[in-house]
Amino acid sequence: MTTFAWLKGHGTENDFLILPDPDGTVHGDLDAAFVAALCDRRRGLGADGVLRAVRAAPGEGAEWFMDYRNADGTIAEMCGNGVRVFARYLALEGLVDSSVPVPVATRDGIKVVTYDGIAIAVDMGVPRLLGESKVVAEGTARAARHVDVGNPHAVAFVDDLGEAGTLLEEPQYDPAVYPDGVNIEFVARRGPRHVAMRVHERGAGETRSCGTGAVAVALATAAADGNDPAPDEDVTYRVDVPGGTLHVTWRADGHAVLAGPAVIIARGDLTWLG
Ligand SMILES: N[C@@H](CCC[C@H](N)C(=O)O)C(=O)O
Repeated sequence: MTTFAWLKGHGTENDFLILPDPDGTVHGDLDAAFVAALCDRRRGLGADGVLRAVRAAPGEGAEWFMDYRNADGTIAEMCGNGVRVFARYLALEGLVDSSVPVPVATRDGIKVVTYDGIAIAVDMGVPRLLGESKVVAEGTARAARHVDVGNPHAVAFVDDLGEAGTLLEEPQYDPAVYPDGVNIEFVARRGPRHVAMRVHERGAGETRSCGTGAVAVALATAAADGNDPAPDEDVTYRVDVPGGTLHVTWRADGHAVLAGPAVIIARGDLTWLG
């Protein structure tokens, strides 16, 4: 039986359990089965993923490392909402000076977050627009744009988000294009530089929001709007997700900045009996 500190937070209802582990002595190498049990919404606490907060190694360029795990226990390179919730945790605990931009180490390198009231923006670096492949949902195959946001995405345009179906099953994709699996977004246009999306996340199923997914969707839409490979000036897309609204700015220097609310809703000590 072990007792450890935990917090729960979300960014547009993409929800995470935060496990403080500054020196790596509390959780060490997180066991995938333990993460999956914690994240399970019936036999555990429930979350789309876990953010283990551990001090970064010297010379990494940041004081804190976000050790991100999907709900099924798998490791992913990056999580856009996760890093924003992680940043909220760091500020809440007084572990960083939130009046200035803060670098956070991730498996996809350093991401710099900026605080603005309830919103937190993160410079996601330079995502890559790649080729076209196909995804199949509800028996219908659709063209999907391959976007690399540090993690893999396939973005399919639909007229109506209902066309994605229940998303209880993972849509089919080409494993030759995505040998490590893929996050799949369905996107519908809502107006100029305004879209809505649903996502089936690798390792988590359908979630209420996905930050890297919003970036992928904004870039695929911008490309479809003729702003490929990079806009002449900054362009901002509003991306509605089931859990709220995110904004993605594709800067003229190729960087994508993801912004939206990020909150911590609970904290405590947990005695895990499972
Ligand atoms: N919800 C995240 C993405 C989490 C990782 C993803 N499921 C993967 O396996 O790549 C986000 O906000 O970006």
